Amino acid sequence: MLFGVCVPTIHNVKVHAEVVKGINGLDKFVLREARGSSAEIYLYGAHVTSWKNACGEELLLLGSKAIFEPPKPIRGGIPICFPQFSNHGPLDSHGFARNRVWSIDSNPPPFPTSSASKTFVDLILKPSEDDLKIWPNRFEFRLRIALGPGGELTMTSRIRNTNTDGKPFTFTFAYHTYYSVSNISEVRVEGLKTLNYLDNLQNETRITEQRNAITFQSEVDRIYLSTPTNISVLDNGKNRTYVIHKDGLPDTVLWNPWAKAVADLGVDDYKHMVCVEAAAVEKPITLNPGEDWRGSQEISTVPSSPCSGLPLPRKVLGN
Ligand SMILES: O=P(O)(O)OC[C@H]1O[C@H](O)[C@H](O)[C@@H](O)[C@@H]1O
Repeated sequence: MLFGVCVPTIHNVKVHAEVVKGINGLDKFVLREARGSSAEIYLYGAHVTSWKNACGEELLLLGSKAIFEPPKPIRGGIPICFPQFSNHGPLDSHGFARNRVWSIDSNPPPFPTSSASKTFVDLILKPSEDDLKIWPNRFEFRLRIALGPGGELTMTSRIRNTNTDGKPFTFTFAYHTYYSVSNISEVRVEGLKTLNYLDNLQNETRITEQRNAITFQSEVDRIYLSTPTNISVLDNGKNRTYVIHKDGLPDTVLWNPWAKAVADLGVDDYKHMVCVEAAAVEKPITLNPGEDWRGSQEISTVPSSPCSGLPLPRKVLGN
């Protein structure tokens, strides 16, 4: 019986990447992979607001009250935290990359490794004169967002110090990914046992994790340090596992605000989200002029359970 079995269908072998108008007329990119997975990326913030599997199921949580009104950051999806994670510095929370309009990078330097994905977008952020007043460093931040044949979403950041005054700069960083989950009480995060973490709810007290898997019964806000390259987020309610593979990003932030009021989250949103953030926080990155840094995350799902079973109608895909 095929009911409930997700059988991705190749609707169209063409690669899809198009710019369309999103909410409030903001430009967004839509990436579509031939088997049906898709992603949406706003140029505002280089913000991934949607990532769907081949069955059209949304894998990210967007705040139910999210607003798309610059200069406010978009709540949910995948905000980019740069050049400052959270309040680890003098800037507003998470720095300014998430509330700047990025540009399409029409001539990115070649990637050292060959990517299987042909469905991607290259974006770039450079500081404005106003940005230089609050963070006096010139940089080029290149971001490639790619959708692979298995629906995996890869984000690769390449940041270069382009200061002409000979000065190094230092930054912290995170891919602040809001995963959509059936219910937070059904979620286990694996891969963090025996690691130290800084507990933001206890003034960044350093604690050693004892549990095999992290579960959630109340607010959690922690920075796990020197974490492995692979972290798993198991959602027993959906029989879905998110697999996070990261590179150049030693730390992993776990956040669920529980019932605490958070801007642009609905009162029940916390039940359906968990933030697991590939990050560089404890040891800030320092770049000398001309130096590059690279940090990436690839996120995918293990289809441990069938999804809808029916190929998506073309009108939903827009093909
Ligand atoms: O409200 P935001 O600035 O988007 O930050 C949302 C959250 O981001 C991270 O996960 C931090 O660890 C949290 O302390 C913070 O509350």
